[in-house]
Amino acid sequence: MTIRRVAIIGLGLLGGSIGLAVKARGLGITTTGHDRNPQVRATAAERGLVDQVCETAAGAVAEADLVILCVPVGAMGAAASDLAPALPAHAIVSDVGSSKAAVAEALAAALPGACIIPAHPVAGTEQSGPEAGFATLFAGRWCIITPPEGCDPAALAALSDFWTALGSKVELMDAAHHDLVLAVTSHIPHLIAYTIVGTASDLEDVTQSEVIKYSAGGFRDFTRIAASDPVMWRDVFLTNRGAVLEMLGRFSEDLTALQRAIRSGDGDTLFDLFTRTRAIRRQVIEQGQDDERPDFGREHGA
Ligand SMILES: NC(=O)C1=CN([C@@H]2O[C@H](COP(=O)(O)OP(=O)(O)OC[C@H]3O[C@@H](n4cnc5c(N)ncnc54)[C@H](O)[C@@H]3O)[C@@H](O)[C@H]2O)C=CC1
Ligand SMILES: O=C(O)C(=O)Cc1ccc(O)cc1
Repeated sequence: MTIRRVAIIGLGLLGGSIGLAVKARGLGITTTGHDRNPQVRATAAERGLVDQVCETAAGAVAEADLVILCVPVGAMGAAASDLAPALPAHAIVSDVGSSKAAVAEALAAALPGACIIPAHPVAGTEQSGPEAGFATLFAGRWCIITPPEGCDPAALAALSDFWTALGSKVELMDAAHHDLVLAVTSHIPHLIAYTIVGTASDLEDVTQSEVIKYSAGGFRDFTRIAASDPVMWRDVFLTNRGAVLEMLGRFSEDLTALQRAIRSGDGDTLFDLFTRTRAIRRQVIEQGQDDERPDFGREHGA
Protein backbone atom coordinates (compact mmCIF):
# COMPACT_ATOMS: atom_id res chain seq x y z
CA MET A 1 0.00 0.00 0.00
CA THR A 2 1.14 3.57 -0.66
CA ILE A 3 1.06 6.25 2.03
CA ARG A 4 -0.04 9.55 0.50
CA ARG A 5 -1.68 11.28 3.47
CA VAL A 6 -0.41 11.21 7.05
CA ALA A 7 -2.38 12.57 10.01
CA ILE A 8 -0.38 13.58 13.07
CA ILE A 9 -2.22 13.80 16.39
CA GLY A 10 -0.22 15.82 18.94
CA LEU A 11 1.94 18.57 17.41
CA GLY A 12 4.74 18.78 19.99
CA LEU A 13 8.39 17.74 19.63
CA LEU A 14 7.70 14.37 17.99
CA GLY A 15 4.62 15.27 15.95
CA GLY A 16 6.19 18.52 14.75
CA SER A 17 9.45 16.79 13.82
CA ILE A 18 7.59 14.16 11.77
CA GLY A 19 5.71 16.90 9.89
CA LEU A 20 8.89 18.89 9.23
CA ALA A 21 10.83 15.78 8.18
CA VAL A 22 8.12 14.75 5.69
CA LYS A 23 8.22 18.24 4.18
CA ALA A 24 12.03 18.58 4.17
CA ARG A 25 12.54 15.23 2.46
CA GLY A 26 10.08 15.98 -0.33
CA LEU A 27 8.29 12.67 0.02
CA GLY A 28 5.17 13.76 -1.83
CA ILE A 29 3.11 13.03 1.28
CA THR A 30 0.41 15.46 2.46
CA THR A 31 0.26 16.02 6.21
CA THR A 32 -2.65 17.04 8.40
CA GLY A 33 -2.40 17.56 12.13
CA HIS A 34 -4.41 18.16 15.26
CA ASP A 35 -3.54 19.03 18.85
CA ARG A 36 -6.07 19.44 21.64
CA ASN A 37 -4.32 22.63 22.78
CA PRO A 38 -5.36 25.66 20.65
CA GLN A 39 -2.06 27.47 21.35
CA VAL A 40 -0.14 24.48 20.04
CA ARG A 41 -2.35 24.46 16.93
CA ALA A 42 -1.60 28.16 16.38
CA THR A 43 2.18 27.67 16.70
CA ALA A 44 2.02 24.58 14.49
CA ALA A 45 0.28 26.63 11.78
CA GLU A 46 2.81 29.49 12.12
CA ARG A 47 5.78 27.12 11.86
CA GLY A 48 4.17 25.08 9.07
CA LEU A 49 4.66 21.83 10.98
CA VAL A 50 1.98 20.19 8.81
CA ASP A 51 0.27 21.18 5.57
CA GLN A 52 -3.08 21.60 7.32
CA VAL A 53 -3.80 22.12 11.02
CA CYS A 54 -7.29 20.85 11.87
CA GLU A 55 -9.59 21.93 14.72
CA THR A 56 -10.60 18.33 15.44
CA ALA A 57 -8.93 14.93 15.41
CA ALA A 58 -11.74 13.67 13.17
CA GLY A 59 -10.99 16.39 10.61
CA ALA A 60 -7.30 15.50 10.59
CA VAL A 61 -7.75 11.75 10.05
CA ALA A 62 -10.73 11.75 7.66
CA GLU A 63 -8.66 11.03 4.54
CA ALA A 64 -5.49 9.61 6.11
CA ASP A 65 -3.64 6.48 5.00
CA LEU A 66 -1.50 6.62 8.15
CA VAL A 67 -2.39 8.15 11.53
CA ILE A 68 0.47 8.71 14.00
CA LEU A 69 -0.42 9.45 17.61
CA CYS A 70 2.26 11.73 19.11
CA VAL A 71 0.73 12.41 22.53
CA PRO A 72 1.96 11.37 26.01
CA VAL A 73 1.56 7.60 26.47
CA GLY A 74 -1.13 8.06 29.12
CA ALA A 75 -3.23 10.03 26.60
CA MET A 76 -3.02 7.51 23.72
CA GLY A 77 -6.35 5.78 24.51
CA ALA A 78 -8.30 9.07 24.75
CA ALA A 79 -6.69 10.47 21.60
CA ALA A 80 -7.55 7.25 19.71
CA SER A 81 -11.17 7.34 20.93
CA ASP A 82 -11.52 10.93 19.66
CA LEU A 83 -10.58 9.98 16.12
CA ALA A 84 -12.31 6.59 16.03
CA PRO A 85 -15.57 7.68 14.31
CA ALA A 86 -13.69 9.32 11.40
CA LEU A 87 -10.94 6.73 10.88
CA PRO A 88 -10.91 5.41 7.28
CA ALA A 89 -11.20 1.61 7.15
CA HIS A 90 -7.92 1.20 5.25
CA ALA A 91 -5.83 3.49 7.52
CA ILE A 92 -2.83 2.28 9.53
CA VAL A 93 -2.78 3.60 13.10
CA SER A 94 0.63 3.99 14.70
CA ASP A 95 2.24 6.03 17.48
CA VAL A 96 5.62 7.19 18.79
CA GLY A 97 5.17 6.39 22.50
CA SER A 98 8.17 5.55 24.66
CA SER A 99 6.49 2.47 26.16
CA LYS A 100 4.82 -0.08 23.94
CA ALA A 101 2.81 -2.90 25.59
CA ALA A 102 0.44 -0.55 27.46
CA VAL A 103 0.01 1.67 24.40
CA ALA A 104 -0.78 -1.33 22.17
CA GLU A 105 -3.45 -2.39 24.67
CA ALA A 106 -4.96 1.12 24.92
CA LEU A 107 -5.10 1.53 21.12
CA ALA A 108 -6.61 -1.91 20.57
CA ALA A 109 -9.33 -1.15 23.16
CA ALA A 110 -10.14 2.25 21.61
CA LEU A 111 -10.03 1.12 17.96
CA PRO A 112 -11.39 -2.44 17.66
CA GLY A 113 -10.79 -3.88 14.19
CA ALA A 114 -8.33 -1.16 13.12
CA CYS A 115 -4.89 -1.91 11.68
CA ILE A 116 -2.72 -0.88 14.65
CA ILE A 117 1.10 -1.03 14.44
CA PRO A 118 2.81 0.68 17.40
CA ALA A 119 6.27 2.17 16.96
CA HIS A 120 8.91 4.09 18.90
CA PRO A 121 11.47 6.32 17.22
CA VAL A 122 14.36 6.26 19.68
CA ALA A 123 15.13 9.89 19.00
CA GLY A 124 14.36 12.93 21.09
CA THR A 125 15.60 15.71 23.29
CA GLU A 126 14.73 17.13 26.72
CA GLN A 127 12.64 19.79 24.99
CA SER A 128 8.95 19.58 24.18
CA GLY A 129 6.21 21.53 22.48
CA PRO A 130 5.57 22.77 18.94
CA GLU A 131 8.64 25.08 18.96
CA ALA A 132 10.97 22.16 19.68
CA GLY A 133 10.49 20.05 16.54
CA PHE A 134 13.17 19.84 13.84
CA ALA A 135 13.37 18.03 10.52
CA THR A 136 16.51 15.96 11.15
CA LEU A 137 15.48 14.47 14.51
CA PHE A 138 15.13 10.96 13.09
CA ALA A 139 18.15 10.90 10.76
CA GLY A 140 20.37 7.93 11.55
CA ARG A 141 18.26 6.99 14.60
CA TRP A 142 16.54 3.69 15.32
CA CYS A 143 12.80 3.35 15.00
CA ILE A 144 11.54 0.23 16.80
CA ILE A 145 8.29 -1.13 15.37
CA THR A 146 6.35 -3.60 17.54
CA PRO A 147 3.87 -5.33 15.19
CA PRO A 148 1.09 -7.24 16.94
CA GLU A 149 0.45 -10.89 16.08
CA GLY A 150 -1.40 -11.25 12.78
CA CYS A 151 -0.32 -7.80 11.59
CA ASP A 152 -0.91 -7.17 7.86
CA PRO A 153 2.54 -7.55 6.18
CA ALA A 154 1.74 -4.90 3.54
CA ALA A 155 0.82 -2.36 6.22
CA LEU A 156 3.96 -3.22 8.20
CA ALA A 157 6.11 -2.75 5.08
CA ALA A 158 4.44 0.62 4.39
CA LEU A 159 5.10 1.86 7.94
CA SER A 160 8.66 0.59 7.86
CA ASP A 161 9.24 2.35 4.51
CA PHE A 162 7.79 5.56 5.95
CA TRP A 163 10.32 5.61 8.83
CA THR A 164 13.16 4.66 6.50
CA ALA A 165 12.16 7.59 4.26
CA LEU A 166 12.52 9.90 7.29
CA GLY A 167 16.12 8.67 7.65
CA SER A 168 15.58 6.15 10.45
CA LYS A 169 16.95 2.64 10.78
CA VAL A 170 14.04 0.28 11.46
CA GLU A 171 14.05 -2.70 13.82
CA LEU A 172 11.13 -5.01 14.61
CA MET A 173 10.64 -6.16 18.18
CA ASP A 174 8.10 -7.74 20.49
CA ALA A 175 6.43 -5.02 22.64
CA ALA A 176 7.33 -6.68 25.97
CA HIS A 177 10.98 -6.99 24.93
CA HIS A 178 11.00 -3.34 23.79
CA ASP A 179 9.74 -2.29 27.21
CA LEU A 180 12.48 -4.26 29.01
CA VAL A 181 15.28 -2.93 26.78
CA LEU A 182 14.08 0.68 26.97
CA ALA A 183 13.57 0.43 30.74
CA VAL A 184 17.32 -0.01 31.17
CA THR A 185 18.58 2.16 28.30
CA SER A 186 16.20 5.12 28.62
CA HIS A 187 13.64 5.03 31.41
CA ILE A 188 15.92 4.25 34.38
CA PRO A 189 18.60 6.72 33.21
CA HIS A 190 15.89 9.40 33.28
CA LEU A 191 14.79 8.25 36.75
CA ILE A 192 18.39 8.46 37.98
CA ALA A 193 18.74 11.97 36.55
CA TYR A 194 15.49 13.12 38.19
CA THR A 195 16.67 11.59 41.48
CA ILE A 196 20.21 13.00 41.58
CA VAL A 197 19.11 16.51 40.61
CA GLY A 198 16.34 16.32 43.25
CA THR A 199 18.80 15.02 45.88
CA ALA A 200 21.25 17.85 45.15
CA SER A 201 18.55 20.49 45.37
CA ASP A 202 17.24 19.11 48.70
CA LEU A 203 20.61 19.24 50.52
CA GLU A 204 20.65 21.40 53.66
CA ASP A 205 24.42 21.97 53.84
CA VAL A 206 25.00 22.77 50.16
CA THR A 207 23.23 25.79 48.68
CA GLN A 208 21.28 25.75 45.44
CA SER A 209 23.65 28.35 43.98
CA GLU A 210 26.66 26.12 44.80
CA VAL A 211 24.97 23.21 43.01
CA ILE A 212 24.46 25.37 39.92
CA LYS A 213 27.85 27.13 40.09
CA TYR A 214 29.98 24.00 40.55
CA SER A 215 28.03 21.69 38.21
CA ALA A 216 30.73 19.49 36.73
CA GLY A 217 30.16 17.78 33.37
CA GLY A 218 28.33 14.73 34.73
CA PHE A 219 25.86 16.69 36.84
CA ARG A 220 25.28 19.16 34.00
CA ASP A 221 24.26 16.24 31.75
CA PHE A 222 21.88 15.01 34.45
CA THR A 223 20.26 18.47 34.68
CA ARG A 224 19.60 18.37 30.92
CA ILE A 225 17.83 15.03 31.17
CA ALA A 226 16.00 16.05 34.37
CA ALA A 227 14.57 19.03 32.45
CA SER A 228 12.51 16.60 30.30
CA ASP A 229 8.74 16.96 30.18
CA PRO A 230 7.08 15.94 33.51
CA VAL A 231 3.81 14.72 31.95
CA MET A 232 5.57 12.57 29.36
CA TRP A 233 7.87 10.93 31.93
CA ARG A 234 5.19 10.45 34.57
CA ASP A 235 3.23 8.51 31.94
CA VAL A 236 6.27 6.45 30.87
CA PHE A 237 6.88 5.22 34.43
CA LEU A 238 3.21 4.50 35.07
CA THR A 239 2.79 2.54 31.80
CA ASN A 240 6.09 0.62 31.92
CA ARG A 241 5.85 -0.15 35.63
CA GLY A 242 6.70 -3.88 35.48
CA ALA A 243 9.87 -3.62 33.37
CA VAL A 244 11.09 -0.49 35.20
CA LEU A 245 10.66 -2.14 38.61
CA GLU A 246 12.42 -5.31 37.39
CA MET A 247 15.41 -3.33 36.09
CA LEU A 248 15.42 -1.02 39.10
CA GLY A 249 15.77 -4.10 41.34
CA ARG A 250 18.87 -5.17 39.46
CA PHE A 251 20.24 -1.63 39.46
CA SER A 252 19.78 -1.34 43.24
CA GLU A 253 21.66 -4.62 43.78
CA ASP A 254 24.56 -3.39 41.64
CA LEU A 255 24.57 -0.04 43.43
CA THR A 256 24.69 -1.81 46.79
CA ALA A 257 27.67 -3.89 45.60
CA LEU A 258 29.49 -0.67 44.64
CA GLN A 259 28.60 0.88 47.99
CA ARG A 260 30.17 -2.15 49.69
CA ALA A 261 33.28 -1.90 47.49
CA ILE A 262 33.74 1.76 48.40
CA ARG A 263 33.19 1.13 52.10
CA SER A 264 35.66 -1.78 52.18
CA GLY A 265 38.27 -0.03 50.00
CA ASP A 266 37.89 -2.67 47.24
CA GLY A 267 39.51 -0.70 44.41
CA ASP A 268 39.69 -3.72 42.08
CA THR A 269 35.89 -3.99 41.92
CA LEU A 270 35.57 -0.29 41.09
CA PHE A 271 38.39 -0.39 38.53
CA ASP A 272 37.03 -3.52 36.81
CA LEU A 273 33.54 -2.05 36.42
CA PHE A 274 34.80 1.32 35.20
CA THR A 275 37.01 -0.43 32.62
CA ARG A 276 34.07 -2.49 31.35
CA THR A 277 31.78 0.54 31.05
CA ARG A 278 34.43 2.59 29.23
CA ALA A 279 34.44 -0.09 26.49
CA ILE A 280 30.66 0.26 26.11
CA ARG A 281 30.99 4.02 25.57
CA ARG A 282 33.51 3.35 22.78
CA GLN A 283 31.01 1.03 21.07
CA VAL A 284 28.22 3.61 21.40
CA ILE A 285 30.40 6.20 19.65
CA GLU A 286 31.56 3.75 16.98
CA GLN A 287 27.92 2.97 16.14
CA GLY A 288 27.08 6.69 15.93
CA GLN A 289 24.53 6.52 18.76
CA ASP A 290 25.76 9.62 20.60
CA ASP A 291 24.48 13.12 19.97
CA GLU A 292 27.90 14.67 19.52
CA ARG A 293 27.18 15.10 15.83
CA PRO A 294 28.68 18.40 14.70
CA ASP A 295 25.32 19.78 13.54
CA PHE A 296 23.03 18.39 16.25
CA GLY A 297 23.18 21.10 18.93
CA ARG A 298 22.88 23.94 16.44
CA GLU A 299 19.84 22.36 14.82
CA HIS A 300 17.85 21.82 17.97
CA GLY A 301 18.88 25.01 19.68
CA ALA A 302 20.89 23.44 22.54
N1 LIG B 1 10.38 13.80 23.91
C1 LIG B 1 11.13 12.83 23.44
O1 LIG B 1 12.37 12.95 23.43
C2 LIG B 1 10.48 11.60 22.87
C3 LIG B 1 9.14 11.37 23.09
N2 LIG B 1 8.57 10.21 22.61
C4 LIG B 1 7.15 9.96 22.83
O2 LIG B 1 6.44 10.84 21.97
C5 LIG B 1 5.19 11.22 22.52
C6 LIG B 1 5.07 12.73 22.43
O3 LIG B 1 6.14 13.31 23.10
P1 LIG B 1 6.60 14.82 22.80
O4 LIG B 1 6.37 15.14 21.39
O5 LIG B 1 7.95 14.97 23.39
O6 LIG B 1 5.55 15.61 23.71
P2 LIG B 1 5.06 17.13 23.59
O7 LIG B 1 4.63 17.52 24.95
O8 LIG B 1 6.09 17.96 22.89
O9 LIG B 1 3.78 17.00 22.63
C7 LIG B 1 2.64 16.28 22.98
C8 LIG B 1 1.42 17.02 22.45
O10 LIG B 1 0.27 16.19 22.61
C9 LIG B 1 -0.85 17.03 22.84
N3 LIG B 1 -1.93 16.21 23.40
C10 LIG B 1 -2.02 15.63 24.61
N4 LIG B 1 -3.14 14.91 24.72
C11 LIG B 1 -3.79 15.02 23.53
C12 LIG B 1 -5.00 14.49 23.01
N5 LIG B 1 -5.78 13.67 23.73
N6 LIG B 1 -5.34 14.81 21.73
C13 LIG B 1 -4.59 15.64 20.99
N7 LIG B 1 -3.42 16.17 21.44
C14 LIG B 1 -3.03 15.85 22.68
C15 LIG B 1 -0.31 18.10 23.78
O11 LIG B 1 -1.12 19.26 23.77
C16 LIG B 1 1.10 18.32 23.21
O12 LIG B 1 1.13 19.42 22.33
C17 LIG B 1 5.16 10.64 23.93
O13 LIG B 1 4.36 9.49 23.93
C18 LIG B 1 6.61 10.27 24.22
O14 LIG B 1 6.71 9.16 25.08
C19 LIG B 1 9.27 9.30 21.84
C20 LIG B 1 10.60 9.52 21.57
C21 LIG B 1 11.31 10.67 22.10
O1 LIG C 1 17.17 13.62 25.34
C1 LIG C 1 17.52 12.46 25.65
O2 LIG C 1 18.60 12.23 26.20
C2 LIG C 1 16.63 11.31 25.35
O3 LIG C 1 16.83 10.26 25.88
C3 LIG C 1 15.54 11.52 24.36
C4 LIG C 1 14.51 10.43 24.32
C5 LIG C 1 13.48 10.45 25.24
C6 LIG C 1 12.51 9.47 25.18
C7 LIG C 1 12.55 8.49 24.23
O4 LIG C 1 11.61 7.55 24.19
C8 LIG C 1 13.58 8.47 23.29
C9 LIG C 1 14.55 9.45 23.34
